[in-house]
Amino acid sequence: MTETQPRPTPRGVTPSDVAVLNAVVKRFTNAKGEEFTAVNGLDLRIRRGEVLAFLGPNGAGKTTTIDMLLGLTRPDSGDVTLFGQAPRQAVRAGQVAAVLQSGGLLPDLTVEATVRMLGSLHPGADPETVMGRAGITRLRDRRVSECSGGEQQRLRFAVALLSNPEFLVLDEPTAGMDVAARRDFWATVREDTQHGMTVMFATHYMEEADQFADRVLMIDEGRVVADGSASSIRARISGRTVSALIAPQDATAVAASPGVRACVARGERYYFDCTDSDALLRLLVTRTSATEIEVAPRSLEEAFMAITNQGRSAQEGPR
Ligand SMILES: Nc1ncnc2c1ncn2[C@@H]1O[C@H](COP(=O)(O)OP(=O)(O)OP(=O)(O)O)[C@@H](O)[C@H]1O
Repeated sequence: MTETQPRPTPRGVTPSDVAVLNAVVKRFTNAKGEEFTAVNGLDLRIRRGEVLAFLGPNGAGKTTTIDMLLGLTRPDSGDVTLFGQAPRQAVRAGQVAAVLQSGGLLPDLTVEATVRMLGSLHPGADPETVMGRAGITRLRDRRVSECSGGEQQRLRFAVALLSNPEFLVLDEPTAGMDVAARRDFWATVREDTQHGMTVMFATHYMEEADQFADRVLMIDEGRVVADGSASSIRARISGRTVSALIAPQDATAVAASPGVRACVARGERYYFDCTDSDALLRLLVTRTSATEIEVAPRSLEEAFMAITNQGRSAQEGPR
């Protein structure tokens, strides 16, 4: 080992690792008393400075994984370390903070009182600055119960910034925010990541993952199904999508032609997933009355649908 290489701790965690999950399993019992596995042998290593998007269909195990990462629940087997120690220790030390989907706020306090009260728990916290960074200064006198869902998310974000954490974990942070609030939110996070903060965020908004993450982790049924940059995951599904305004009977004929793998209708527009977009374009132009034809590379959302179980239903077309 050279001097420049980080020295591994006895558990194989290096100083560049923010979080390490080894073969983590979490089981729950459903209402009928049957046991099922929500997180199924998950391995994950998050390195300093990464912005990791955490994607998966409903019930895939994202929140359960985040809860284990934050020490809110313990795995049935496997282990989790944050900054080389137990998650709760890292949370107590203020090294990690989270914006979770619900809870954590007292409805009768004002926004400012919430930030000041929780700020008093962290030496060096600067309530004014975090309110500014989270865009809630103008809401300072509003009671939490009177804030909208998106405003409450911004307040949770402000609270998470109070400890000046090295690692920020966000569970669907922009749920309920309007377009402008989401844009402002990500601008703030981007600024923080430029100063070296590590961020992991779970989201159902694929464009957020595409735009803001340098790594995308997809899980399904508690297992990792894809891990890499958004572009590398998009590249896993070849071909292009050709779409057009076209009569339903023409769409059915086109969907049955060679090289068309799937066809989905959204309103009047039909989307054809195909291996040869040139051949399909010729067919649409010469044999149908299709208009407003568009050719697009595959999106992260399409990759997500194809890679996760949701692909099965999404690929059903008019055939
Ligand atoms: N405390 C619990 N008791 C029983 N089942 C649970 C519990 N918490 C989660 N589950 C179940 O575990 C599975 C994974 O849930 P989890 O909340 O981690 O999924 P998720 O990926 O965050 O989903 P979503 O995108 O809908 O928020 C789901 O089937 C959920 O119903």
